[in-house]
Order: sequence, then structure tokens, then C-alpha cells
Amino acid sequence: MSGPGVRRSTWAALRARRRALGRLAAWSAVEALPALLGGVLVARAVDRGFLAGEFRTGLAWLAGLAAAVLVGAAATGQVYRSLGAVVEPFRDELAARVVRGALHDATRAGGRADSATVARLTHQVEVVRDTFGGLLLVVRGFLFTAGAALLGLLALAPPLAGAVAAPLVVGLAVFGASLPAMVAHQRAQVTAGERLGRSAASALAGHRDVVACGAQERVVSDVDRRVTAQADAERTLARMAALRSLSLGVGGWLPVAVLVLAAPWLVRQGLSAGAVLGALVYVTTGLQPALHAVVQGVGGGGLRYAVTLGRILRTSPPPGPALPPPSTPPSRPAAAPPSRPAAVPAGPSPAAAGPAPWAAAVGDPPAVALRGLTFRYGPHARPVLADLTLTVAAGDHLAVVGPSGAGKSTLAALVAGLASPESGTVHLAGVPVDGTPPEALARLRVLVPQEAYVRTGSVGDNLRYLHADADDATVLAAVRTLGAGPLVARLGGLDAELDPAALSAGERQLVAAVRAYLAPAPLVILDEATCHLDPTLEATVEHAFARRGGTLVVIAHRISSATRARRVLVFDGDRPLVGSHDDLLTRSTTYRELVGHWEDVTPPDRVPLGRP
Ligand SMILES: Nc1ncnc2c1ncn2[C@@H]1O[C@H](COP(=O)(O)OP(=O)(O)OP(=O)(O)O)[C@@H](O)[C@H]1O
Repeated sequence: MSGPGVRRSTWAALRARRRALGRLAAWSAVEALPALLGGVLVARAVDRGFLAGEFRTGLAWLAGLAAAVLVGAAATGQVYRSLGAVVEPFRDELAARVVRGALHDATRAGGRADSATVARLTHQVEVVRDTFGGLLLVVRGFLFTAGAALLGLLALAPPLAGAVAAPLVVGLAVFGASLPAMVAHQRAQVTAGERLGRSAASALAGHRDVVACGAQERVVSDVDRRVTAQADAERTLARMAALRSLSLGVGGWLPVAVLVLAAPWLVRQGLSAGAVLGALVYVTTGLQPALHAVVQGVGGGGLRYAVTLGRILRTSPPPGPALPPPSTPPSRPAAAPPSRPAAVPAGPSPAAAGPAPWAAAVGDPPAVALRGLTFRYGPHARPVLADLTLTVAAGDHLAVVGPSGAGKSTLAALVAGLASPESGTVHLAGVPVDGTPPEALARLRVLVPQEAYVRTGSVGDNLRYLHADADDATVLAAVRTLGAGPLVARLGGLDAELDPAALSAGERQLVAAVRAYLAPAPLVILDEATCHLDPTLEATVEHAFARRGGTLVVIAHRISSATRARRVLVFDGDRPLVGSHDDLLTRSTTYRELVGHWEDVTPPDRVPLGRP
């Protein structure tokens, strides 16, 4: 019902469990006993019992039917047991395949363990297990129940068996013919859903970055396109469901209509009233429910089975050696291979990568001036910042540190103009943030939050988002300066298409850092924007921003960020303190504690900066 891989895999799973399948078939045959005998027993009960005035005889025939139902019910329990013996080993095989694939990716050179992918795949394995079990159940149920009902009908009234079987076959043919299209639409619907999920999740995770970049319209239109595509796919699938109703109508209801309409004629031909009733029992309690179950089961769970198994087979390698030979070349599991040889060309040294069109001059207004700033998240909440006054001179490099929840990110948001204070003012380069339109604010500051937003599109599009006119040489110089050369080369260069889901959190941060570096804004605010980078790359990025010119405010994630800064602001209780690293070590208990804690985690980096 889908690609050859799915068919092959399904047949292999069935062939490997022939004995369990044999048991399943045997119990299914017993389970179908009421379907086989129901019509005949009802016909006998009516003709020889109730219509003949023999009430007890009628009841005796019905008791026979009750016994058949009891035997069938007992067999149902065994059916489920046999089903488990077919389905569970198949599930185990798939789970082993998924885990083997993840190990393969994690252990080859340059690979990394991707637990999210394993979690998604193992969830898919459970979907396949459930739908495979459901599919087996309804298909064998249909074969045995419909077969038994037709046999019973043949024994009861041979001409009627043909009249009932013909529409049944037509209904099945309609359903079978529509299956390939249904599979294709189901696949399209799943893909559209996944794309929408990825797009919405990355927009949500990076919403601060989106707002800081002023990219709301673009992101909304991106997500909107995905929503429309998903809705279209759902509508098409719903239209396809109408075909299911058609096949059910033809195969399940037409035989009932035929029987009811032909009843007077059948009776005139000598068929007893009991036989007509028995035939109706075969159709309404045997054929019709079996057809309904198989059409709904195959059209619903069966399609999910085909599509989900297809995905697992594509994303996990076939069984083979558990680990690759040591000579396997380095590669990354989640990223697409470069579309062309994509080395970032060597260029001028990092220091020459276009710094400081806004080098600070004496008399410049302060880069940041906060006066009496008070902010709280709700009218009755404790203020996060109370009456804060702070000046950051143009060209300064300030690190902001403090315990978790102290208000560092809130301060960053207020400075960037993403939040409005309850009282007090924020000026950037002498311009009041309050009332300044977003485009004008974007020319004054750039904020890089922890969760970076990367959109689908080319690598270059992403890097140029805040400076659309930057030529390739400028962009590549920035890439080199921030240590992003290997990443851009691996992605395939500036023109390569970028799949945001294939980037790690650190790689997204690196893209956002280059984008901010290129932004034509003199003030850069890094709000734990490098927390997913390793300490060396983090140092490279911070050094690059420090040499870029303009003013740098870093919400520090490690002690090294504080020791690199010229001044440090520490949230010490309710009273923020500003000073140099050495100064604060003597003045602030909180700072000493933070430094002690950080030094336990990573050694300080005291590489001097090349600032003017
Ligand atoms: N949107 C919000 N609504 C309500 N309270 C919030 C909101 N954002 C932050 N807070 C609260 O404001 C306080 C300051 O939060 P903030 O994120 O600025 O701290 P932080 O110093 O940056 O913390 P961390 O180092 O953990 O990121 C915390 O108590 C936090 O719970």
C-alpha cells in the first residue's frame, strides 16, 4: 500500500512469524463461528420454531447461536495473544534499528548523539506497532468474518450469495483504487504538519530574537504559509474520506437494499421468511461491520502505518555492522552535505574585518543612560528593577552578572526597548527609547538573546538579515572573525539553503552572532547569547564584538565574560553595583560567590582585549 520498502518490510515481518500467523488464523476461524452460523441458526429458529408455533424449538436454535457467540468470544482472547506474538517482535526489530542508527551517528567521527531524534523515532516505532497490530486485526477480521458470512449465505440461499457478493466486491474495488492517492495525501498531510511544527517551534523559541530583529512580519508570513499548507492538506484528506463512505455505501448498504427490495420476490420463489431474515443477519452483523472495520482501519491506521514505517526506514539505516570502521570520514548527522565545495575563502585578518565605523569620541552622549528605572511584570508583583540609574559610556564594554532571576534579561529587554519601564527613562546615544519607532531603534542597538531564531532560506539571507546591503566579502570577513568559517563551509557557503532544524543550539547562536556583528548598530547587547558555544568559541565571539567598535553589553554566562569586560554590573541583592572585576571582588559578596562558583566550573579567561 506504499513504497516497496514498506511492502518488503511488512512481508518480511509476516514471513518471519509464520507459526504465530498460523495460530492467529486458526483462532480467527474459531472467532468467526457466530458469523458463519448466525444466519442459518436464526433462519431455523424462525422457520422451525417461532413461525411453526414451536416456541421451545425456536429458543433452542437461538441457544445454539448463543453458544457460538461464547466460543467466538473465547477465541477473541486467543486472537489478541497470537497477534502480540506477530507484532511485538516486529516492534523490537524496528526499535533496534532506530537505536543502532542513532549509535552509528553518535559514534562516527564528528557525529553527535541526538536524543531528540531518537525520541521522535522511538515514538514513531510505537505508532507503527499500534497501527500494524490494528491493520492485522481488521484485515484478518474482514477475511474471516466476511468469508464466513458469505459461506453461511451460500449454504442458506445460494442465489443470494452472488447478489450480496457483487456490490461487496465493487465497494472493495473503489476503496482499493483510491488507496494509493490516500497514502500520498496522508504523507503530504504528515509532512505539512511537521513543517508547521518546526516553523512554529523555532519562531516561538526565538521570539525574543524575532522581536529584537524586527522580523515579526516575515516570521508571521513564514508560519502563515505553513498553516495554509497544513490546512490544504487536511482538506484534501477530508475529501478523500468521502471515497471511503462511497465504498462503504456500495459494499455494505447496497446488499441490504437488494435484500429488502427483493424480499417479496424471493418469498414468491419459495424462500422462507426465516431464510430472508437469516440472509439479513449475515449482511448486517457479518459483512457490513467487517467491511466498515477494514475500510476505516486501512484508510486510517493503515495509512499512518505506511507513512510512519516509510519514515523510519528512510531515517534509520538497514541492519548491518553496528559500528562503522574507524576510517569513516567526519560528517554531521543532521546537516545536509554541502552542495558545492564550500571553503570560506581566506581573507583579511580578523582584526581587519571591518570594525568601528562608530568609534567613540569625546563628548559623545552615553551609549546607554538609565534614569530611575523601575520595572515589574505585574501590578502587584515585586519590582525586578527598582529606581536603577546607570550610565554606559560610548565604547564601553560592560558585563552584567547576578544570580538567576536577578533581572539581567529584564534589564537587557528594557535597554533594547523590548519592554517599557513602569517609571524612569532609557536613552540610547541620547535618544529616548520610549516613542522611538522600531526601525530607528534597530539603527541604535542590536540584542542577541539566548534562543536565536534562524529561518529557512539561504545562509547568506540569514546572516544579512540586519544588513541587507552587506556584500559577500563583508559577510565572509564577519564569518571568519567570529569563528563561524567551519560552520558556513559545512553548510555549503552563503548561497546554500539552510535547514534551521538541522542546526544545533550553538550553531544557531553563531549565525545570530554574525548577523548581529553585521548590524549597523553601535550598541550590541548579548543576553547569554553564547551560552551554547564552547568556551573557546565564546571567547572568539566576545573578542570580535569587543573589537568591533561601539559599545558592548554582555549578560554573562561564564566568569570569563566578566573578566574580559572593562566594567561589571553585579546584581547584589536589591542594590546593583558597578566596578571592575578586581574592585568587585573586594566590594561585593555576591560577586565573590558567583566568581567562586564559576571558577569551580570553568577556569577564568583573562586574555586581554584589543580595545582602544
Ligand atoms: N514574562 C515574565 N512574567 C513574569 N515574571 C517574569 C517574566 N520574565 C521574568 N520574570 C521574573 O522576573 C525576574 C527576573 O527575571 P530575568 O529573566 O530578568 O532574570 P535573569 O537574571 O536574567 O535570570 P537568568 O539568569 O535565570 O536568566 C525573575 O523572578 C523571573 O521569574
